[in-house]
Amino acid sequence: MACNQLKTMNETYYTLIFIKDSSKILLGFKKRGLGKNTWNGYGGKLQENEDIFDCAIRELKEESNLNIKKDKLNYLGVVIYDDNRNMINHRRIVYIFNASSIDDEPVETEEMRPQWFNFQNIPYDNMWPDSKFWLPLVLKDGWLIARFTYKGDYEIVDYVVKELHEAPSLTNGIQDYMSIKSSQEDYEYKDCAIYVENV
Ligand SMILES: Nc1nc2c([nH]c(=O)n2[C@H]2C[C@H](O)[C@@H](COP(=O)(O)OP(=O)(O)OP(=O)(O)O)O2)c(=O)[nH]1
Repeated sequence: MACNQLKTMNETYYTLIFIKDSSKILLGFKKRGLGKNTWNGYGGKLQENEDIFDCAIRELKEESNLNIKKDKLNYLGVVIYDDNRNMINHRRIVYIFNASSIDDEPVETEEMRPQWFNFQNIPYDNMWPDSKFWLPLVLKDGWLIARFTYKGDYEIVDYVVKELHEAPSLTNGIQDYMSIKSSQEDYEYKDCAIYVENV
């Protein structure tokens, strides 16, 4: 399906943050809810009247007890998930961050069990299947825009991942991101970027 043919029925906004240093990344093992029993960064739903930076700070605190200041957050881009299950189109728009310089150690909470992983040892086989396509960009502080269409919980039927030269604008409508094409000059991408449609 071409990306401009997607119909939006229902959109939910999330943040997702990855804490890292030069060789290790912090992941949490999700103990309940969406993505249960898989590793992921820390994050959750944007609340009413909350900006994405405050949401990222709040979710990190709730799920790991780590504190982070706004000026330590690197906004890297957006990953969009379309899910056409049961004929209902649902879109999750996830704002991606990374950050380093964390002084404290994370704690286990009701939602997440923390663990540090070497960059060479990331448990991609036990993460959402899309993670392996774009997490390498997060490890190297790359800016990105990506979109995945899922059929059911685990099957990716269409995706595009692009590395950008700068962070995607937060003020542009999300529809701008939906129309990304390899030929689009606004989002000129680097050689190492991945571009696949209709897989
Ligand atoms: N890597 C990856 N992350 C995803 C996918 N889908 C998806 O929602 N996420 C992220 C976005 C959020 O950070 C997180 C899900 O958030 P959540 O459901 O736990 O949100 P929440 O904490 O507000 O939920 P709750 O309190 O209402 O249970 O997972 C996906 O397909 N791949």
